[in-house]
Amino acid sequence: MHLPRPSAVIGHTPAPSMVEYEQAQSILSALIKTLPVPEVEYIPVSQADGRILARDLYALSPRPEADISAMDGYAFCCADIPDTSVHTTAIPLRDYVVAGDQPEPHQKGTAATILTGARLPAGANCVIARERVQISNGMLQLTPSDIAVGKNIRLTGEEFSAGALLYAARQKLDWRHIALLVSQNVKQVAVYKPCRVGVVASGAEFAPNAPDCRAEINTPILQAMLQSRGVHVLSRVVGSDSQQELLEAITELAAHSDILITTGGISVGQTDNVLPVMERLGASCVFRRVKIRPGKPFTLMLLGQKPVFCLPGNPGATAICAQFFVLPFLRLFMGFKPELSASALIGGRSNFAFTPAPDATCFVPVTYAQSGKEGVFSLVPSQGASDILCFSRADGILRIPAGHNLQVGDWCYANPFHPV
Ligand SMILES: Nc1nc2c(c(=O)[nH]1)N[C@H]1C(S)=C(S)[C@@H](COP(=O)(O)OP(=O)(O)OC[C@H]3O[C@@H](n4cnc5c(N)ncnc54)[C@H](O)[C@@H]3O)O[C@H]1N2
Ligand code: MOO
Repeated sequence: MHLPRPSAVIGHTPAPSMVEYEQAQSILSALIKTLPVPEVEYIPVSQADGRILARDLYALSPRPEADISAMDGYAFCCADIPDTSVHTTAIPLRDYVVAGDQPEPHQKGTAATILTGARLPAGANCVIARERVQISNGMLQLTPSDIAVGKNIRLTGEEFSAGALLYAARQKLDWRHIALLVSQNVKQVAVYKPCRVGVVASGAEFAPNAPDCRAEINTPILQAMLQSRGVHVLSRVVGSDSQQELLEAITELAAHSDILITTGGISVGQTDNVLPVMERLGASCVFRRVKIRPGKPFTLMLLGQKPVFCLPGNPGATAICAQFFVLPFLRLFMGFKPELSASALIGGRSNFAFTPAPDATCFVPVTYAQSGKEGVFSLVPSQGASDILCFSRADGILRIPAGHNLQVGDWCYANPFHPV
């Protein structure tokens, strides 16, 4: 059996209160289209790594900018050599050209010493490498095999011409694109403003003076995941079970965020305050819980137009929901090409069997190793949604759709923690 290659979007259907994994993804994809386009800002090219280009970029000048020597050697004009059938022709060396010079035009019947990267004297059309020829008494000794129009010359615009499309808007910029921008003497580049995400964790166990004080793990998890992707994160930890304090924290962050994430307090306990607080704020529920394990209580709300991802408090559930829902959503919201997310999946054969719950898509941490020509996934043991050790032992997460019994040897795809 082969697990289907994950596809992010299925047809949109009205949101029931509890949705399947695929429905949740479909609803999120549709939601992105209703959100305002991110604002654009101009930043120095030196700071553009990791940012998303907001405009198509066209070449301002050709590359190379002129005919350039590809070798340290001697430049001459083939037509100056009287008869290529004779054994050797000697022509005098006259000029000396280095990169950065604006050379005099070629003078008929002479050669110029030229260095790699130097502009060719106008009229010269051949460069012979220094080690292939002899110089005697200031004369360059050329044999017929040395003479060929265009030899060792990088022609103007042979890489690209002025006006060529270098790359299109929504390209994520890295050193490759920065090289091109700099080659064009571009100093400022139009990129989308980073997305601002507000993260609120809550629970009386996070008060420093709580009788049974616990470490608050989820905002650091989310901060690390989001900040490494160029998102601006603003976070608050409400160390109480007070609805009023939670309401104030959410209200404050909502004023400075494009997207909100709450973590904890979204299940059905007496102190699970997120839903009542969001309702008091006038938010509407897009879906209430998803048929996934872990992460079932994950609820999506809208505060005005602002998406609010209400993630379950168990750290494992928060991490999975962030990886499979929040990050893909943010990637698209920030302007990334959708294909890139899909291509980051790794394929391999499972060396374990797994029977998911009949009605829930399951997420299991796995290691990935090469065996012969194929990758092999092995299960990383985990006790449940509050586990965190399993993530540091795993290379990625396998998504097993509800009803797919995974057998040893099945081909499947995982979301890697580190893109391969
Ligand atoms: N009667 C039911 N109980 C539970 C259900 C259910 O359907 N019926 N669902 C379970 C599932 S599934 C999950 S997941 C949890 C999620 O509950 P909450 O989102 O309300 O989370 P809390 O109750 O606030 O906390 C649960 C657990 O996680 C710890 N936690 C919470 N936030 C953080 C944080 N920021 N850093 C570290 N740890 C955190 C918290 O201390 C609790 O131990 O509900 C099940 N219950
Ligand atoms: O999200 Mo829960 O049990 O799946 O922790």
